[in-house]
Amino acid sequence: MYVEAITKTESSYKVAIAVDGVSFSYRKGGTPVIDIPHWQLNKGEHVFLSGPSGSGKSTFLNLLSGTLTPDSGSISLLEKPFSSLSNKQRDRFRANHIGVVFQQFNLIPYLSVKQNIEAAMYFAGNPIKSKKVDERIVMLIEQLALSPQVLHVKADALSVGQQQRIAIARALINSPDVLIVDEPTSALDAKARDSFMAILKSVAKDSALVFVSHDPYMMKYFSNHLKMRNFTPPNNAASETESLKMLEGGL
Ligand SMILES: Nc1ncnc2c1ncn2[C@@H]1O[C@H](COP(=O)(O)OP(=O)(O)OP(=O)(O)O)[C@@H](O)[C@H]1O
Repeated sequence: MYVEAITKTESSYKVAIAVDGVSFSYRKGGTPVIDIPHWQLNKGEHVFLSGPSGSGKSTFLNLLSGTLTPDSGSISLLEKPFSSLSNKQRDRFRANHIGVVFQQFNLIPYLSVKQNIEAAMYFAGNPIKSKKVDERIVMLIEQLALSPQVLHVKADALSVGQQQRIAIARALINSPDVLIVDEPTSALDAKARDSFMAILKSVAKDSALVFVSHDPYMMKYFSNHLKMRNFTPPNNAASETESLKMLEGGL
């Protein structure tokens, strides 16, 4: 593992994410935005999630991270159903086991890079003030091809590429079992996208990774593709979400 695991207790699970019979709509009784009979992602697997605008990608990510609750069905992470956890337990579980890199990175602008990373540790209930922790943060920063000097820079003084890497560092600092990365490469040129992906795939190699993008160029990095479609009621009772298991190297 790239950094020492901190508070891990769920080491024996095989299925990182399981979605069963999940339906969700924003309006009670409205057309579901999400309707998925079954989908799962195993430990360490990486999936490319795509679909047209409005097809429900962000909604799906919010369901996976437990910030939205399905109208029906169940979502389990590390073989633990969200419904078995209280709100407080779910928040702690999310902080410890799920890392999220948001489209806009969501760094706290007036804090330094180090403080941004420490905040993620704090919310997961992990100790932050120790030499060991400092060493771990430096190691992660170096793995992301950044100089440790960047740790003392305020987040709002970073370039877009730096913000992106810091957002990844923050998402990875608690050694998450599940990493969700939402549209991270839209601001980058092709060369920068390649170098970003090489780094991401390497640092996230032990996590289940859900990578959301509109960019077909990024598909080549994934052998597993989940494609969301717009819901078309009323006759199509079949799943509107199609999981395409692509052959390794076949893209
Ligand atoms: N808070 C909300 N309240 C009501 N409807 C919403 C809300 N958020 C999203 N929607 C609707 O749900 C559908 C799916 O939206 P979602 O943002 O999940 O799609 P998306 O695939 O992520 O789109 P994009 O690629 O444009 O970001 C859309 O029709 C959207 O208008």
